[in-house]
Amino acid sequence: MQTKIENVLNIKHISVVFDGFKALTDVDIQVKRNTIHFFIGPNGAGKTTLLDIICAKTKPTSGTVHFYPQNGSDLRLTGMKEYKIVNEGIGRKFQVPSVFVELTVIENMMLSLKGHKGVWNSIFYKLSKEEEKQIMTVLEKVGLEGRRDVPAGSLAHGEKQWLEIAMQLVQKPEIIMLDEPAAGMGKPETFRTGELLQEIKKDCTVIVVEHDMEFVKQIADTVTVLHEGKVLMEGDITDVLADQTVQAVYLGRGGERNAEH
Ligand SMILES: Nc1ncnc2c1ncn2[C@@H]1O[C@H](COP(=O)(O)OP(=O)(O)OP(=O)(O)O)[C@@H](O)[C@H]1O
Repeated sequence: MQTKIENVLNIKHISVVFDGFKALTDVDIQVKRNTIHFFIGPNGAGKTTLLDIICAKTKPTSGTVHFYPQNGSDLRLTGMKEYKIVNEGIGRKFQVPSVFVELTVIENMMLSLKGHKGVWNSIFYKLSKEEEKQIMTVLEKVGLEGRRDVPAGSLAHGEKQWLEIAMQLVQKPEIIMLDEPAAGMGKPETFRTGELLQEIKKDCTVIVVEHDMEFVKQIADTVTVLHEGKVLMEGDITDVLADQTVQAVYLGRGGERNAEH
């Protein structure tokens, strides 16, 4: 029971084989509630495949993933439909931006809040005071409250990423998964994103796939290093940076962008 309270996600013996190619082999990872947990590793290590397994975009060849929401239940995600997993409180932001550029910031937020109703219903739908407050609270959190009526297409790259994070948050997830949120950002924006995720983890668990080691160093609680589909090591960032094998297969090969050796 203790395990369930501490852990929000239990990834057990996950293997994925694509046409004979082993993308993941016997992966065991436990993610603790209200932490920022990174999956790092060289290209092709299996990081994105692991996110795909959690949200059921990909079915594992073997193994299970269990989610322990705050209400105390034990949900087996493996075999569940993707939309059901989203409804249960697991959101994901993909690397490719998915905001509607012609719509304003607040319209994008409305769409996310009302998602299943479709674009036009959402746009013409009149927000209740409560819903508007909910959206504005999240926009304030990501620093976009002053940009609510500008088209999302006119936002700077970093602001677009923050809007996408906000679009996840407005659905009140218990876990959000982010695929390279700092990609293409300069140092100040990356740092600001780190501060934002630290704020977010107070209410939600954050899982991040990232190559930018400065960003990982800034905010990681736990780091899992994947290599050729297997967990190479797991620990805090200091242990990971000091590990000889991690140095040899990843950090020392320049697989990341900003690591200091
Ligand atoms: N649908 C698929 N069919 C066949 N092979 C796949 C499929 N999806 C991923 N792979 C392969 O599985 C391996 C792991 O890919 P994955 O995208 O998970 O790696 P990654 O660690 O996220 O890499 P990157 O840092 O480049 O994004 C790669 O060799 C990839 O080519």
